[in-house]
Amino acid sequence: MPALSSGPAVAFEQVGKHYGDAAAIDGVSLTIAAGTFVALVGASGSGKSTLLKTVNRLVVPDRGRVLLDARDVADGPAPALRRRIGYVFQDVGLFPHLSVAENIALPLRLAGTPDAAHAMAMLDLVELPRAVATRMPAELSGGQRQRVGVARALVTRPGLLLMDEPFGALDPVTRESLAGAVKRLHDELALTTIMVTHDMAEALLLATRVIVMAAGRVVADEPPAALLAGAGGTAAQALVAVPRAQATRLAALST
Ligand SMILES: Nc1ncnc2c1ncn2[C@@H]1O[C@H](COP(=O)(O)OP(=O)(O)OP(=O)(O)O)[C@@H](O)[C@H]1O
Repeated sequence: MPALSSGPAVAFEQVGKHYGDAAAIDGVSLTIAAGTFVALVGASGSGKSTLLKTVNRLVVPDRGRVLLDARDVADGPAPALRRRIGYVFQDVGLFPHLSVAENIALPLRLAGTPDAAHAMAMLDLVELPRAVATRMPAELSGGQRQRVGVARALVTRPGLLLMDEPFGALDPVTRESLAGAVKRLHDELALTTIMVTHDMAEALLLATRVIVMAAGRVVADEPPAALLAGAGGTAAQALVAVPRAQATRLAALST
């Protein structure tokens, strides 16, 4: 399928967010070029999800701003912004009383531009058989539900895809297959993609740029090859050490 969209550049300018006295995000500045696949990694509570949600305005920063192609996300109505942004999260949030086809078509209906044929074509894009269109979400496996979530996120042809632990609840084989599908979609649709993950191996394998957060700040920002070569400092290397140690142990088992 030809590229439907071309993702925007994303810029965070001194973005901060406090909850009470605690800084969830503490002055983050980043520029992400159009078409980049970024992984956001870091310990639990380091601010990854909060930072991601400032992009689609699920979180409003108390200082700084977020720009898509130099336009402040705070300008204009949130629904219009969100139509330009696909959002996939761990518990994908399909409506249980709507069929697969109705779930995928919903964002188009809400936008006042229903297009059932396009919604059906999204099933092909995420490699689901069209026969699942009439099923209810409860009649799908977790991996299939997550694919429907990706289809729904992309049905309005957004240029930007935000993913928050999208494969977190899946078994490793399904996880690997869905991650491959998302990477392919990122390339084919020329998306800009920002993915929050706990899994450094996944970040290294999928992303072209890995951003490491700690205590609300960016502490490393490197391509995977540089991280594997030892760049990024202590926090980043502690995360890289985990898959590396696993690979070493597995290699030792086969000798
Ligand atoms: N709505 C909220 N109200 C109060 N505190 C919050 C809220 N959302 C996040 N926080 C706090 O902000 C900090 C950052 O949270 P965030 O969810 O962004 O971290 P994370 O890195 O995504 O964590 P995890 O990997 O566990 O999902 C944490 O200390 C969290 O408790």
